Amino acid sequence: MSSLVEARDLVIGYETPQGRVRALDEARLEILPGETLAIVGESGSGKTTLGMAAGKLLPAEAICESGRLLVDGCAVFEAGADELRALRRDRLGFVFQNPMNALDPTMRTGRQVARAMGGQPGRTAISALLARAELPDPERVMDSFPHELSGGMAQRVVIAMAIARGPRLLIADEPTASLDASIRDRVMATLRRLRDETKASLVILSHDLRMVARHADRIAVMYGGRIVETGESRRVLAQPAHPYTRALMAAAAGNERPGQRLEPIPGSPPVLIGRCDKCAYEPRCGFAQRQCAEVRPEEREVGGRRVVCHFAERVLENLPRTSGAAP
Ligand SMILES: Nc1ncnc2c1ncn2[C@@H]1O[C@H](COP(=O)(O)OP(=O)(O)OP(=O)(O)O)[C@@H](O)[C@H]1O
Repeated sequence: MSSLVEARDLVIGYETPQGRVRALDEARLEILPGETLAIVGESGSGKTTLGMAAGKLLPAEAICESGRLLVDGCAVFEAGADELRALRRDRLGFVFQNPMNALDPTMRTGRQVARAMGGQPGRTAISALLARAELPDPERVMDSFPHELSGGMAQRVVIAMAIARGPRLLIADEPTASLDASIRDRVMATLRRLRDETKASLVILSHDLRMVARHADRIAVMYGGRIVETGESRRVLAQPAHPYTRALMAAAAGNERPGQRLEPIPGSPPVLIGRCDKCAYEPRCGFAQRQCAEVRPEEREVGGRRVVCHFAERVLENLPRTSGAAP
């Protein structure tokens, strides 16, 4: 099946007074039509940069240094303004962490939804769209201002706006992080149902490994601006092949047994100023050997998934480091 999205060795940096921070370090990823893919990683791993790059919705200080990003046939960083506008309007839908930031507080929601739909939709069409996002009493919601809605209802309005034009790709950046825990699963279930209905691909950017495990077909684990492990969720989570995926799982709330404490990942993620010439995870890795500090690992196929680790076979077999360990 040909991919809907293809990132090929994508390098994106941000100009800062300290130098150019490398947010994506030759990131490679494919997203298939109709799949739900979760991109997970700690804060700073590059998830948002990759997600927003799909619509070239990056801040002015962002620079695409090299590589290519193809979204539904559009080369995002080479496209002209009209092509980009059409891509964002007709083929992409975004759902952000905080729905209140996505909605205009001064405008009734019905008018905002109408704008997202385009043309001049009548009340019946607006109400029907809100009902598809499982909003109870859509007529009342249409006439409300955003501050009159609960967080969960506001997020459903944002979801309705995101699917208004039948996008090919829905990108949801921590879509449930700002919501009450009791409704997170229901909002995720709505997103998935709409993905099924619209046949769009759904990309969930998240720190929450447990949440994505329940909802994603495939998982892509990011570290230091690279996708370090990608494969079927069930396979990756049952037996990770990258030490970072293992550490993320150990740190995921809910994986602990009664009486057992969660293990935070020791150390902190890198802030890269140039290309990383070694394994970016090496300083924090319990499997690291000398090679990891000297040679940049390339992506390869191990145990039915793609992984960026010199010692993925050992990780799969759970063999810790040997005498050749990095000092
Ligand atoms: N506008 C910016 N200016 C400078 N550096 C930035 C900017 N945005 C992101 N970065 C840096 O780029 C790297 C990747 O950030 P990004 O936000 O893509 O990661 P993330 O995984 O989405 O993190 P989070 O979960 O916190 O959003 C980080 O080192 C971050 O500090």
